[in-house]
Amino acid sequence: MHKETPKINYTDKVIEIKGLTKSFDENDILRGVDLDLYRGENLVVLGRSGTGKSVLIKIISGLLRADEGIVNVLGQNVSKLTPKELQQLRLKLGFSFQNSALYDSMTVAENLEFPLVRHQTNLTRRDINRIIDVVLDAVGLAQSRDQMPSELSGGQRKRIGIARTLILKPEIMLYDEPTAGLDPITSIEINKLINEVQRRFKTSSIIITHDLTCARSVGDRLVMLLDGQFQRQGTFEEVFDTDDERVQSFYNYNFID
Ligand SMILES: Nc1ncnc2c1ncn2[C@@H]1O[C@H](COP(=O)(O)OP(=O)(O)OP(=O)(O)O)[C@@H](O)[C@H]1O
Repeated sequence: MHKETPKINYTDKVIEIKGLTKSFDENDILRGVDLDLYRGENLVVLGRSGTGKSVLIKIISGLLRADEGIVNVLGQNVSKLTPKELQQLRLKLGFSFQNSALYDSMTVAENLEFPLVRHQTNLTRRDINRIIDVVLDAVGLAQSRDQMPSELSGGQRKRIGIARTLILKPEIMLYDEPTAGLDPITSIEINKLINEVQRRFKTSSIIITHDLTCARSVGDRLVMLLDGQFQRQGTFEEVFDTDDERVQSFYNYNFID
C-alpha cells in the first residue's frame, strides 16, 4: 500500500537530537544518537529488541534523563525544563503505548472525556460532546460512543486508545508497537489510521515497530538503531538496500513464520 504524499515541512524540526548517549551501569545503550523529526512527518524507528527504542522515547518525553547530548522537543531543551514545564510539554505529546489500557468500568465516551476534563477545565458539556464526536469519527468508531471497552475487539480498543490520545490535540504522536498482537487485517486498518491521523490532525509522529508491513505503509522515512546509533536511514527501500548482515537478518526474520 502506498500512502498519499503528506505535507512535510523539511525546514521545521519538531524534535532535534544530537549526540545522545545513555548507559545503565556498564551497559551502553545509546551511543551518540542523532535524530530529527520534521513537522508533519511519520518517522519509523526500527531496531531489534533491547536496542534502546523505548529508552529513546522516554528521554524524548522527559521520563529518563540523557547522560550526554541535546534533546530539543518543540524548541525546548528537555533536560533544562522544570517539572512544571515538562508537564506542559508532555501535553503536546500523544502516547499510544501497548499498555495504554482503557478503563473497563467506563463507556467509550467516558474514557475519552476523562483526559479532556482533567486538562481543560473550561469546556461546556456541548464542547465536550463535540470534541468526543470529532475524535470518534476520526478513528471510525462514531457508533461505539456508549459501548463498554469489553464489547470492543482488540483493533477497536486500539482505535479508542488513539482517539483518547488525540483528544488533547497533540503536536507529536509517539506510537510504540501499534500493530503488536493484532491480526494482519486489523494491522492494516491501524496503519491506515496512523496515516489518516497524520493527514487530518497534522501531527508529526514517531512509530516504533518491528512490523515491516507497518513500517512500509506508514513511514515517510525510516531509521534503524544498530549498536546504539542510527546507522541506516531513508525510505524503506533505501534502508534495506544493503549487504549489512544485521539489516538483512532483521528483514528476513520478519518474513519467517
Ligand atoms: N530503567 C532502566 N534501568 C536499567 N536498564 C534499563 C532501564 N530501561 C531500559 N534498560 C535496558 O536498556 C536496554 C534497552 O531497553 P529498551 O526497552 O529501550 O529496548 P527496546 O529497543 O525498546 O526493546 P523492545 O523492542 O523489546 O521493546 C535493555 O537492555 C533494558 O534492559
